[in-house]
Amino acid sequence: MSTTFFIPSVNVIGENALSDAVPHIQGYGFKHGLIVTDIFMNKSGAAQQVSDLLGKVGIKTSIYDGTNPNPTVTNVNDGLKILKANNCDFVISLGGGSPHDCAKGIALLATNGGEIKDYEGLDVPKKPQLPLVSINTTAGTASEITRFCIITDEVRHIKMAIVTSQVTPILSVNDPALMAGMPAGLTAATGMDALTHAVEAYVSIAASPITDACALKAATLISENLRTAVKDGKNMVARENMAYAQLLAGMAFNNASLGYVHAMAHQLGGFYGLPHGVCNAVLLPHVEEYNAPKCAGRLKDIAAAMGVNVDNMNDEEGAKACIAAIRALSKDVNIPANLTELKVKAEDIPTLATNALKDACAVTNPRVGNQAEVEAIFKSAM
Ligand SMILES: NC(=O)c1ccc[n+]([C@@H]2O[C@H](COP(=O)([O-])OP(=O)(O)OC[C@H]3O[C@@H](n4cnc5c(N)ncnc54)[C@H](O)[C@@H]3O)[C@@H](O)[C@H]2O)c1
Ligand SMILES: CCCCCCO
Ligand SMILES: [Fe+2]
Ligand SMILES: [Zn+2]
Repeated sequence: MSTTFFIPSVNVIGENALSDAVPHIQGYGFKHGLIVTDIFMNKSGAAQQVSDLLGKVGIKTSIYDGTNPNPTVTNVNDGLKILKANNCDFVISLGGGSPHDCAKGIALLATNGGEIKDYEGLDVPKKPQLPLVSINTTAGTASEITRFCIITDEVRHIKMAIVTSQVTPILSVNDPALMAGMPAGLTAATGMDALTHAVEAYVSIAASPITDACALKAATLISENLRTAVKDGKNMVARENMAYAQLLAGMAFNNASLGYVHAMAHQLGGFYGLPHGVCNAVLLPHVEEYNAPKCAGRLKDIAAAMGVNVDNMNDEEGAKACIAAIRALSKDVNIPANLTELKVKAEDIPTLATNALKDACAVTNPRVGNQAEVEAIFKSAM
């Protein structure tokens, strides 16, 4: 059976990436872009910086800065109104995963019409979205390169996964200068999200030699650079390596998908509005302990990529060493220790587990669980 490898055709990464991306954007010939961002990125002046750079090459811009963390159906509808009122011919997302996903929803409705919930699931939209340029500022969800769009239905309190190559941006920008201002907690949470992407993609039943290469390199770069990026946000070598790491992890999961960590984390995000990366980080060791009987050798490879000497270990020992390395990194970057600290309520676990088993990410988990087993994993993380 063949595999397909999805990524944007142009991806500008590293020092000066933002200014180096402008000629690419100019080359598309767009006239008026909608910048989709959030209030912090607008108030920090980043949105104006992008607007000025594009203005200098004759591209007009309008701004929608109402994106919530865990973007909602309302965010998408509000942004679409501004896009239509200004007759925009392309979209620019500026921020972390939330503005990227909100922008994908807006760009998708601009060409396909209807409501965003019409597109929940796999490969539903018939037409490509309005062209999207994604400028990334966290490291990271890698939403700036993926074919996934996660929108919270604030009425049903669930996160909808819209999975289609029609939402893949045409160009992604990862400039570490835009990430240097991330506070330590955000650096840690987004960095652990990226590690989760690498681990889940590597143990996924849909892994390929291409996604494996991306996942292992991502795990190495994260274990070598995340502690430094958290401790010293102005260390631009660490910031640049984390930008590459999260992108590599994104390339891996964009094509091998994910597993129970994300399926379960999405429920915590939809139910409690908890930050995505923190939910993943707390759940990751518990899910991999559950998965280990099915993928011990794969977890041993991750341990080696994270710098553990596994030469004299068998697969089970290697898997244990991998989980220990993940726990140590999580602790070193001050991720909360458990779900109780995140105020998750034990009485909600049955509903969370039922919905997690329905999440698109659950399909590629290496071990197939049932309601009781997923409830037990949630309980072990409390
Ligand atoms: N589509 C995908 O492939 C995909 C993958 C993983 C996660 N996600 C989604 O991404 C969202 C989480 O995104 P995120 O973790 O990047 O955070 P985010 O986009 O929700 O941002 C969190 C906070 O950090 C701030 N921020 C962003 N960049 C900053 C910077 N450089 N300096 C200072 N503050 C900054 C934002 O303003 C916001 O207040 C979730 O909704 C999750 O579901 C999507
Ligand atoms: C089905 C894959 C969804 C990926 C979103 C990661 O938060
Ligand atoms: Fe996710
Ligand atoms: Zn994620």
